[in-house]
Amino acid sequence: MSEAVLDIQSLRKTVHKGKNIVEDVSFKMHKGEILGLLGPNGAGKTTTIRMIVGLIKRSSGSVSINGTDMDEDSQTCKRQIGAIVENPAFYDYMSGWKNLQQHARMAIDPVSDERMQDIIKLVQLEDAIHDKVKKYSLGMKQRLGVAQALLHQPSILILDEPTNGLDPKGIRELRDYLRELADQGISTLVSSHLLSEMQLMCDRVVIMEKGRLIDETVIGELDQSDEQKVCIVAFQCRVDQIQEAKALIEADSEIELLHIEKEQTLVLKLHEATIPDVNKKFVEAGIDIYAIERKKTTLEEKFLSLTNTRNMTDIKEVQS
Ligand SMILES: Nc1ncnc2c1ncn2[C@@H]1O[C@H](COP(=O)(O)OP(=O)(O)OP(=O)(O)O)[C@@H](O)[C@H]1O
Repeated sequence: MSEAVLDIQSLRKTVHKGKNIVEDVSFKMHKGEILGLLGPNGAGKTTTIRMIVGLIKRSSGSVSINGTDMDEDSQTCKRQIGAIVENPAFYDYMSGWKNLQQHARMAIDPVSDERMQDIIKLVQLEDAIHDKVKKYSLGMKQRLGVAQALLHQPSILILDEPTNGLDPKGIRELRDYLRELADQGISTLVSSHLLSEMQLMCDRVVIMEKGRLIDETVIGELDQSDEQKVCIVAFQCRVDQIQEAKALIEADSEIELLHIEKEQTLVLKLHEATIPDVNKKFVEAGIDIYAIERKKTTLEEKFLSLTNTRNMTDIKEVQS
């Protein structure tokens, strides 16, 4: 694995009365990687990002960018970051091009027109770049914001909840240009509470809950099976037998009932090797099993299995 472009160690934010809203958060991001920071509302994603970009002070912990510690040389570090944390501000009465020019004038290093054209092309704003920003859709404004964040050629892009308010087309376009940036070696840290989006957009996801990191998942490895690995399996039985089936599973400490789907399917977390035994158990108890399906391990299921059923409400809330 290449050297980390972003290295976060033991980040903590303490607010009034000593409450930690972010605690012991450590993770790394590598060159050309799209890293997702995933968690339900209030998990501490924005606070973490605000500390990384220096919008708020860290209570403790360190942030290094390309091997440089933020506390030792914050100027150098910040020049390598392009970020959209709050909604970017634009002059609505000016064109996208003029807004970018205005922003470029404030950059430490000069930004050539050629560089601006390249970025505009990348975020697919060529056709509208000379229109007034007040005519832009939310997705177009967001793309202009990303273009603005990329003007000074950062190696890291940080986007807080970039899919908020975007329609499916906008989300797909965002995915496309983040991938193109990744191909050019730019790493992106993107936060979201949308599990399915993170699965499609990111190479790896770190999951936060209640201010802490609870897991790290490489997306490409989600579907890999492993005898020793816990997996999620759906057992479909008759609707009138679901309560008996549920009681049987609840009496077994080795199996965890995650939830019941469509009133007749038990979604269970168990070791793959025990699937035949569980099936036998049902048969011996006179419960007819109509289908057994090894479920694709989606990020949502992984999240569920990590945080147990107490998070069901959170997940339903964040998905609605
Ligand atoms: N200055 C503050 N003082 C006290 N509590 C705070 C402060 N800032 C944030 N919080 C609380 O810390 C928790 C984490 O907030 P944060 O905005 O970082 O979460 P988040 O994961 O980004 O959630 P969301 O998706 O809702 O923005 C929340 O419960 C929030 O209310």
